[in-house]
Formats: sequence, C-alpha cells, structure tokens
Amino acid sequence: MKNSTLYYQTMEFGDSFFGQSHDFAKHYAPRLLLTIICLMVVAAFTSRLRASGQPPSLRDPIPFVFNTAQFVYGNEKFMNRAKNVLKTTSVAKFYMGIKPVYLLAGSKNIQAIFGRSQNVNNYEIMLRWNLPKWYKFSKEDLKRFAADKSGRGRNPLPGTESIPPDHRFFYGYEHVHTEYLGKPQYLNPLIEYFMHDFSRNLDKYAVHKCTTLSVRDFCKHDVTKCAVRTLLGPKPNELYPNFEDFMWDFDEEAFTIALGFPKWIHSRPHKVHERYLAATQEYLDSAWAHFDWNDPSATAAAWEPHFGARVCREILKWFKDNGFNEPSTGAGAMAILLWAANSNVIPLCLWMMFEVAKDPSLLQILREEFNTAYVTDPRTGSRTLNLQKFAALPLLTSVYTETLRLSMSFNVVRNVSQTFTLDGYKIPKGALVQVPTLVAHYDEDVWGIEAHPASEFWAERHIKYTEEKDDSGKISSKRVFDMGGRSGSYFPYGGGNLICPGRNLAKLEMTLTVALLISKFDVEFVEWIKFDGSPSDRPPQHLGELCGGGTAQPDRDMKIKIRPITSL
Ligand code: HEM
Repeated sequence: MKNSTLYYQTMEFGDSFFGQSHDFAKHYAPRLLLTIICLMVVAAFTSRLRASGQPPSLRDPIPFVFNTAQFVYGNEKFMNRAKNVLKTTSVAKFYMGIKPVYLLAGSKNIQAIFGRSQNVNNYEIMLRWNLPKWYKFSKEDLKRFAADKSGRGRNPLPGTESIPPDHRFFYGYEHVHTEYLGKPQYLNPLIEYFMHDFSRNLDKYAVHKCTTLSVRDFCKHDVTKCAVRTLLGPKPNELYPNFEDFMWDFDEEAFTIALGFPKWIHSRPHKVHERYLAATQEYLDSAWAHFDWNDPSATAAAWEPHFGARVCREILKWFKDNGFNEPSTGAGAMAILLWAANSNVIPLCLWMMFEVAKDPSLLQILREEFNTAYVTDPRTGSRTLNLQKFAALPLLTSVYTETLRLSMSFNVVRNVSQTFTLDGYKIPKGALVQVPTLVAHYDEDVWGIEAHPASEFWAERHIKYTEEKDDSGKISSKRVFDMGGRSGSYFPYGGGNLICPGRNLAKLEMTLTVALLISKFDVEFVEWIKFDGSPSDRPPQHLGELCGGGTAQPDRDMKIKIRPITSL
C-alpha cells in the first residue's frame, strides 16, 4: 500500500513537471529572463564601478554614521556583513567616519598588499593610536617618529633618501625586534628557557595523584607566568605575584584605551593602564639598577634575570641611544611588547587545549608523535628534546595551524601612502586598507572539503600521507605537514615587512605547552563550564566582541583532570 502511494505521488510529481513541460516557456521563461536582466544589471553596475575605479560599497543606512558605529560597537555583525559582501567582490568599500576603508579578499590581493610596502604602511596607525595611546609616548618623542617617513624597509622609501640613517626610527625600532626575536642564537635560548620553566611549573601537579583544572585559569596564570618570565625575567612576578593580571586587565580595556575616552567619562581603562605601566616601570627600575653593562657575559646573554630576554634589553638600549629618554618610554614599550606576546598566544593555547583534550584519540597520537622528537644519548641513556625535530612534528603543526586559522580573527590594517590600483579598483592615498582573516581563513573554496567544511576544526587538514620504505624494504605511510598551496589565504601573523616578529616564539610556546602537558599527564576531559565554574550545556564559541581585533576569546571554559604518567 505504502509502495503504491509512493508510486502515485511520484507519478503525480512526474506528471506535473513533465506533463506541463509545454508550459515551460510560460512559467519559467519570465523568471529566467528576470534573472538574466538582474545579472546584466549587476555586471553593468560592477563594470561601471570598475570604470569609475570604485568597488561596491557596504550598505550604510545612515551614511558615514551607521557603518562606523557598527564597526566600533557591533563589530561581529559588521564583519559578518562584510564577509557576505566579500563573497561577491574581492574589494569592498565603507567609511569609518569620513575615512574611506577598502576591505580586501582573495589570495592574489592579499599577497599584493603584503608586497606593496611602497604604497601601504602602518605609519598613521602607529602615530595616531599605538604610540600615543598604548605606549603613552610624549609629544616630543612622537614628533621625532613622525618626522621619519622613510618606511620599515632596509632601504628608505623613494624620495626619503635624505633622512639620515640614525633618524630612520621606524626601521631601527622594528629591526631590533626582528633581530632579537628572529635569529636562532637569540630565539632558541628563549624557547629552552620557556620549556624548562614550564616543565618545572608542571612538576607541582606531579606530586598529586589527580588535579582538577580549569583550562582557562591554567593558561591565564600558569602558562602566562612562564611566558612573562621568558620575556621579562622573574622580577615582575617577584614584585607582584599576579603581575599577569595587570596585563589581562589592560587586555580587556585595550580597545577602549585606543578610542581615547577621557578619564572623567570612563575611568577604568585609565586606571588599569596606569597600574600596568607603573608595575612595569618597577621591573625596569630594578633591571637598570642591577644589570652590569660592563660584564661581557651579561651583555652577551640571550636571557638574564634582570631584563629577561635580550630583545627587551636591546629595545631599551635602542631608545636610550636614540635619545628617547622620557621616563615613561621604556615602560610603555615593554608593557606593549609583553601584551603583544601574550594576548594571542594564551587564548590560542586555550583553543588548542580544548581541541586536544576533548579528543582522546588525537591526544594519544600527538603524545606518540611528541616522543619521536626526543633523542637518547647512547652513552648515558638520558633523553633530551630535539627542538628542531619538535618544531617539525607534522600533526602537532597541523593542529597548531588549524587553531590559528579558526581563532585568530584579525584585520590586517594598512594606511595607503600612495594611490595604487588593485584588481581594477583605485585605492586612493589617505584611505585605509583592511584584510580580514575571517574571510580568507574561512573560505570554503580554499579550505573546505566535503566531509570537513572550512568552519570546522579538523586536526588533519594540513596533513598529507606519503609512502616511506625502511631499511628492510617495508613500506609504511608517513604523515607530512602540507598546506597544499593554500598559504596565500593564511596570514594569522600579518605579512610583508610588518609581519609579526614574535611568530616563531609564539608557535613554540603554544606547541610546547600542549605537548609537555600531555606527555607528563593523562588528561581527562570532565565537562564544559561557564566562567563561574558552573556546568555549561555547550562547548565554547567565539566571543563576538572585537572580531577582527585579535584572537577570539572563548565564551566557555573546560574542566579537566590531570594525572601524572608515572612511567616518565
Ligand atoms: C600566536 C601568537 C601571535 C599572533 C597571532 C600575532 C599576530 C600579530 C599580527 C597579526 C601582527 C601585525 C602584523 C601586520 O600588521 O602585518 C603582529 C605584530 C607584532 N607582534 Fe605578534 N603575534 C603573536 C605573538 C607575538 C609574540 C610572541 C611577540 C613577541 C614576543 C609578538 C610581537 C609583535 C610585535 C612587536 C608586533 C608589531 C610589529 C611591528 O609593528 O613592527 N607577537 N603580531
């Protein structure tokens, strides 16, 4: 009976479709015609915009006001609108106040922007926001930076060759970062320091049979304390056992601080900023008082207990040598460096630990993979971690890459210093360019496969398998990290000559945190929790505020139990 009903239904459907096919023109042709006309109008409009040199604009119901307000106060909604528009065009325009902003998508455009240091820079962003608002640079120091229009590159920008090399402050300052955070002789000791410090920190949990932890608290305190010691040395935490909380309070208010509300309107941002800077200043006072500049072993050290990492000492020395001697200059620079170093690493660690802890089979494979990075001394039998091998572990690197792809939500921002043309559109001098990771990192055409859409975390997304023959001729399958030519759509660290100088340190801090924890402990997922510790009926989602301003914060936490693995 059921079958016959289905049969009749099928027949009816078939009849109504095929039986009326002679009516096709009557029913469907007008719609088809309308669609073709619409497409032609859109094409004509787009080509007119191209001819006028201007890309499509984001709808702005109250011109100059609505988009600006939504960008500032409802950023997630704004970015989702922008994301939809960027599905149909590679360049879109909106106004922030009266400033034209060009949003870009597509790997070709993204790479073009990163390669155009002659047309774009972050000069105005540094002078209007970062240096005065966050660093609290004095007017005098700002004026000296402002006079340097020679760019970040080794060679001054055309037309600025007359600026003396010792007045190329942007290049000089940036160079100290890349030198002392990038070169292996300075970077590797920092990574070693972090590894030993973090291992020591874990030992305090090894004396208990079982410890219940909030992953969020663990990252925001235990991991952050080690990251602070790695960069600034032990002094900040000796002075203030919860120094990292000053930084996290600043982190919460950083955006509001950049907006520059006066203290009488909104006092908290000012208070937390002042407290953070004052505590940083105390660390600096102690470092200047105790560091021996005449001791060659101290000045050559990549890390020492007074200033911490050499990059900090060299930045402070650079300021002094270049005449930036305002009392607040050094504290501002150190406080922002420490914040830049942790404001993404720590929330990304959280996301990475969530993914690993909730998936016991992934955790076990990562643990086994981590073991392969150890080398055993044939004489003593002692095992040490080979950092080079560690940094190349394919699955761990894939998990790390996937975490950044999904949770680093950042709009790369550039000021346009010289008009140029991109994808047929004119991008005028004085405008801003923004490249959202949210669009590129979630592009289904680039990252998605049928079983694993781009919006989903998939540990093996950046893995391919190759066959390998061992000495006995046995063939086995080997995991290899491979982004499959998609790296042009992946830029969690920005790009071009402004790319993040701390990226290598960041990667190793994050991967070591996860690897050391799971190699020393059995990790059991207990439940998702809210920030007050009560159970949550769902896993975390991205907190929407400040989408495009850095790593998305999770809106939930995870409770885990850790038990020491006694065989180690
Ligand atoms: C996963 C962690 C991190 C992420 C996702 C990240 C991301 C970024 C991004 C997107 C930029 C701007 C790049 C551009 O405009 O093209 C940046 C700049 C910067 N980052 Fe990072 N960063 C991380 C960790 C670190 C660490 C560990 C340090 C220092 C120890 C650091 C220091 C800096 C500095 C000093 C700048 C400013 C560079 C300049 O303007 O010349 N970052 N970072």
